[in-house]
Amino acid sequence: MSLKETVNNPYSKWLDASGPESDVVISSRVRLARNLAGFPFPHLLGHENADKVLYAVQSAINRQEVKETVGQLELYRMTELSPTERQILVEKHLISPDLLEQAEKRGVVLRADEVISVMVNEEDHLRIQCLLPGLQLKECWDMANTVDDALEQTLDFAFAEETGYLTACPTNVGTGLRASVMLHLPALVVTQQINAVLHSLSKLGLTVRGLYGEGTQATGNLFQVSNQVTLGLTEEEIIDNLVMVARQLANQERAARRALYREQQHQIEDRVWRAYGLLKYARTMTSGDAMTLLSDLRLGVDMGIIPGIPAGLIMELIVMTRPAFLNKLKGTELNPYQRDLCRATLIRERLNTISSG
Ligand SMILES: Nc1ncnc2c1ncn2[C@@H]1O[C@H](COP(=O)(O)OP(=O)(O)OP(=O)(O)O)[C@@H](O)[C@H]1O
Repeated sequence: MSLKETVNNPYSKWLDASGPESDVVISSRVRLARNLAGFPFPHLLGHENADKVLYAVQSAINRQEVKETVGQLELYRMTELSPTERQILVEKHLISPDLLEQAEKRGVVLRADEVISVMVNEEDHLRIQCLLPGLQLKECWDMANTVDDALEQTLDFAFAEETGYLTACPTNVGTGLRASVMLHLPALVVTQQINAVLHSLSKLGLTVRGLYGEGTQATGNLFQVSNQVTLGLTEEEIIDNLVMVARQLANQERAARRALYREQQHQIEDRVWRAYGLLKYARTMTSGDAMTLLSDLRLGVDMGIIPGIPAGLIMELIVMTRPAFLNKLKGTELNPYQRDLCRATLIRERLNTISSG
């Protein structure tokens, strides 16, 4: 997939609703923060040095050895992309919203399947990211580690014997690793257990964020859980801890779904079928309503209440109904009302191509 395909296609490997525990665990991500020795951290980096970092990354990914171990990687400077294309990369979770600022100093490396991406000159010089569907943190770690090793053959990463990898923010020092899982927890929300569950995670050194990471709210009952501590634990320990917690959260969510079905079968059936009806027939739809209804529909599909709808399609609809995707689809900057019309039409058309119920 070229960049053109990436920004035109709402499909991303991590959204295909496959992988272990995918009825609750939407996706797994591992990112490694790395910096080049001899350069100031990005927030102190002038234009000339920012360019040097981009060139260094470009020549590292051009090496034959990197192509052989990691695959073909392409570097795009943010200035090569239109504002809509940049926003689409955020909507596909390939870059963070922060990378949109100071575009002239920044870039992104992508592998065609979108499983691997590297943000250049965001908070750190490199943020190597691997994103897979379902609970596949170990696989993400292995892949991110391979990319890290391949790049380290030519890039001199800042490293201190006592602390480990040096990072712009002290909270990332050591391994520079953040592992995260995106969880769909509608039954824990409906049964009002969610606050207690999330509160207990902070005691385990984990942090909970919204759909687009740091500083964003949870919508559509999607919660991103990641490690807070990067120092004093090995990478494997961080991954193992989070895998264990993710499995436990998935079991709690499933228990809440079973209890809901046992105790409020008609209410829950009514809720998910109503969501399906609105998604299939409504003429306008805000993004907030779309997230809520698509979350309910996904719950109905995962609980086996609504047959015949691929879970991957629901995830694709979540991405393709975001503002930048709609603008891209229509080839113009839509106002909020036009977007609501366009969103409803798109969802209706996609759901009416499949039959259910
Ligand atoms: N498990 C996941 N599945 C899909 N997308 C994810 C997942 N975890 C993180 N992301 C996405 O990655 C981007 C960055 O997230 P976040 O800000 O939490 O991480 P970070 O940049 O590594 O953290 P920090 O800057 O605090 O060290 C966001 O767009 C977020 O939605």
